Order: sequence, then C-alpha cells, then structure tokens
Amino acid sequence: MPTLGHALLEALHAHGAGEIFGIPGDFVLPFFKTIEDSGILPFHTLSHEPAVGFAADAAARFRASISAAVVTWGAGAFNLVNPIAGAYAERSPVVVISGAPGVGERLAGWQIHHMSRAMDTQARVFREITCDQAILDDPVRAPAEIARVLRSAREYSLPVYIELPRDLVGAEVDPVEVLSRRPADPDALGECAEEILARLRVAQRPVVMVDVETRRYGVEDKVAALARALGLPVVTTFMGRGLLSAHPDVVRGTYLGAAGDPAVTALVEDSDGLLLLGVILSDTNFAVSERRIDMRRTMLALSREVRVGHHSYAAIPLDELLDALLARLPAPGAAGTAPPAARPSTLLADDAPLRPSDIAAAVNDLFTRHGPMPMAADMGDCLFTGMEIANAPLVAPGYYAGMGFGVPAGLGAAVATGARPLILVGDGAFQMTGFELGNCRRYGWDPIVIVFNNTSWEMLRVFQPESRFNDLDDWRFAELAGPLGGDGVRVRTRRELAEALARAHTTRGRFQLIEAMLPRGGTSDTLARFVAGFKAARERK
Ligand SMILES: Cc1ncc(Cc2csc(CCOP(=O)(O)OP(=O)(O)O)c2C)c(N)n1
Ligand SMILES: [Mg+2]
Repeated sequence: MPTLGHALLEALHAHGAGEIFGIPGDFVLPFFKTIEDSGILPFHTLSHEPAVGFAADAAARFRASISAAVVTWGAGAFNLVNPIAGAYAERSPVVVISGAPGVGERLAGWQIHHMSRAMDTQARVFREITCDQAILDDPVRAPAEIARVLRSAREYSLPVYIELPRDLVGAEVDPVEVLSRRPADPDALGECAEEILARLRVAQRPVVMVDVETRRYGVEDKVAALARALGLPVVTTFMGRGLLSAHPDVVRGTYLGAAGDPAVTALVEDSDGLLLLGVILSDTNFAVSERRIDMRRTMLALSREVRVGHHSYAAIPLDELLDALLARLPAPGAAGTAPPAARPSTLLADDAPLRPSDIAAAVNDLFTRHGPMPMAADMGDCLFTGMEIANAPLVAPGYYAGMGFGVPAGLGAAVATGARPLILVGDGAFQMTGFELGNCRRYGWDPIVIVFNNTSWEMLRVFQPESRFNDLDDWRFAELAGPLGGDGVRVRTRRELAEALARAHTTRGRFQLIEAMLPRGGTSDTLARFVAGFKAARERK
C-alpha cells in the first residue's frame, strides 16, 4: 500500500497536474521530503507564497488542467489567500495543499505556532475561496476524500483545499482512484443544444463570444469548429484576450465596448443572438459597453450551467455542450468568416521618447519576426497595452485585477509550456513580486521581462490625478537584474527599445529585464479609451 504522501502525489499526476510550486515549513517538511524523494512531479520553490499561488494559477491556465501549490500551515497558507481568491474569481483549478499540525498534536491542548484563532480557522477561510475541501485526518477515508476533491477541481475549474497533518504523510492508504466525471443528462443536453441552434438560426446577427472557461476546459478548437460550421464570427472578452490564437480565421477581435475596435463593438452590441461560451459577466468585460446587451437574446454557458434567455439548464459541461452542438451540424467548413486580422502595429524605431503603445508595437514586430511567445501580464497599463499586441496566448488578472501576478505567472508559464515567456509588468507591481526573478537561475528559466517604469501608480492617477500618493520613486530595476542572475537595460527611446528587445531575444539562459522608462501622465491608447468609457458609463447611470 502506498503512503498517504505518495498516494496524493500520484493522484495529482493522474488528474493532470504537471508540476508543484511551494515553500516548505515544519508542518509540511515530511510531505516536501516525499515530493523530493519520489520525483513523481517536478517541483519548484519560490520566495514568497503569493508567487507560489500566482505561478500555480498560471500553470493551470496554460496547461488547461490542475496545478498544485504546497505550503506550510498558518503563516504560509494565509499568504496564499489572495492569489487563490483570484484563481477562484477567474476559474483556475489550483490545488492548495497545506501541511498541518499532526493529529496527535491537536489533542495536546497547546496553542500551536502559526495558529491564528483556532485549529480550523485556516480551513474555514479557504472554504470561502475553494469549491471543495478535505482534511486528511483519517487514512481510511483519505483516498476517497482526495478523489472527490480533485474531481471537483477539474469539473468546476475552481481551486480546492487539502489539509495534510504532518504525522499522517507516511500512513499506509489505499491508492486514490480517478472518479469518472459526472456527464450531462442526455435529454437535457439535447434539448439545450437544439434550443441554442434554433435561436442562432433565426438570429440575423449571431455572434459567439469566448472567455476563460473555453481555455480551462480545453475547448478552443471545438469553438473554432462550431464557428466555422455555423459561419459565425468569434470575439473574445477583455479577460479572454489570447483565446483561439490558433484560429485567426474565426476571431474578429476583443470586445472592449467603448474602448475597443468600433467594428467589434458593433458586432456584439447589435447582435440579436449572442452565444457566450465560458464568459464571466464582469464589469471589466462589460462595464464599458456603449449600449446594454439584450440578455433576452443571449445564451450563456458558464460553471456547468446554460442560461437561455430567462431559463436555464443545469449540469451541462461546456465540452459536452460543444460536442452536442457540433453533432447537429454539418462538418465545419475549411475556413471561418473573419477577414484577415488587421496588421498589428509596428514600431518606428527612432529617437522619440517611449509611450506604452510603442511597447506593443515592438512586441508585435518581435512576434512577427520570430513567432509568438506565451505572455503573462500584471494589472496596470501593461495589461491594456497587451490588448494592442497581436492575439497570442496570454494570462492576466483581467477580472480579479490583483497586482503581483505578472512575474510569478511568467515563471509558471515557463514551467507549464516549456517555452520562453514574455512578461509585461508595471513598476508598482514589480515592487510586489518582481524579485521572484531571482529564482530563474536555479531552474534555468530565462523570461524576457518588460517593466513599464513610469515611477507611478498610473492606473490610479488616471482616475484621481490630484493625488500625490501615486508618485513612486525610481527603483532603477535594470541595475538590480545582474545580482539576481539576469541582464538588465534601461531604455528611453523607441530605438533603444527595439535594440534591447532584439538583444534580449538572442540572449538565452539568463532572464532579460528591459526597463522601459515612461512619462507620468501618459497611458496606452487602450487604457485611455477604457477610462473614458468607464467614466461615460458611470455618468449614464
Ligand atoms: C494587490 C493590489 N493592490 C492594489 C491594487 C490597486 C491598483 C490598481 S492599479 C494600481 C497601480 C499599478 O501600478 P503599476 O506601476 O504596477 O502599473 P501602472 O498603473 O501602469 O503604472 C494599483 C495600486 C491592486 N489592483 N492590486
Ligand atoms: Mg507604474
């Protein structure tokens, strides 16, 4: 019989995890020893638990599967709360595994170190930001608990919480089985598919909109096939930027309401048959709409539910819905209906001072020349600038909007994809988690990192220009790269940026930090339109 530690690792692997991120502590040392000695999953330690959570979240998104964050009890696990709250908001199935006091210790009656209020306080906190939980305090029940929780993570694409007492890691247990997923009721699925197709057929201007769940459930190819079979255009949400990047023949662009391409905005807001696949109805996706979207003519598939107008179908997995729709259609045509994507902006490499949108143009040139890189963006103008980069795989906190995501997410991307990532991050967010780059040398990661250094919390200044607290100091990040194991360069003009990006691209084996100096008060074109749209929408209320 395997030990509980082994069985848990084997179960993570069997359920699709490809790696573990973590930081040890005395309550999780036995499990870390099992992780290291067993070699069942590669694992990477980072420097602060928020980064562990962000990296695991990004790996889960790129892998379209679960990923694991392993931490010690109390001080470690509570550091994970914010990234796991963000993973919940953006439907990313991170498996949180926290070491914990041994079963025997709990009965000793001491106030145990790392404990906040009570022995179950931590589990109660994580119950709010995970879809299922297990306290593995009984070796007999533990395998079934693990199987149930890991199936929940995969079915709902949401984080789950496992608490592992340190004195049970070596306990003998039965192996963990992989529970079969719960299928849709065939009649309900058929009725739902037929109703959707009927509505799409009578619509004059049907459109498909995709968001994060189409990546989480690995159905981007099926969505593209559906669009081709029905001859429908596809748009992504703000959060869904980068989706269907392998299918440029069906993707018309990203819906940003008043802040976006007017043709895409009209496509969505004039539609009389909007099929929303995996779309989170968030303010960042819809609040800058110029006109309210007619929800009576909208079909929304999200969280294993399908809402059609004002009625809904329960327990309909997104992939099964797509299979049911495709089964009722002729084989998809060879190509979709999207006109060739507009040529992405290119950079005029002259001595003009840099603006954020120049960075997008420089990255477009790099991708055109050498192919796209997996991207991770933090919250800030770097994310809005990312909307001006050609549609390439992107992870970003587009809805939860928490800072600190970018650099750790880029490290998670490197692990999950095996490819060299491009990271876009503002100076304020870099101050939070940028120093995690110091872990690259140990693992051979060599991301290209573009720091948008405007010495400012510029996104806040745009909303409240009079506040001086948005002024940040100049930390001279490029000079910090060397000691951390990378190369850094500060650039101020478009020519310097182009040269630095070309040099970074040819330099492998060390992270490359390009510190792009930007003026305070200047933003990307997209952010400027987004803020104007937000303010206009607020005035309309
Ligand atoms: C964890 C967390 N704490 C505070 C905030 C609130 C915020 C949203 S945007 C922003 C400024 C970001 O500054 P940065 O220099 O990174 O980027 P830029 O605006 O382009 O200059 C703050 C402080 C958020 N979203 N998350
Ligand atoms: Mg800034």
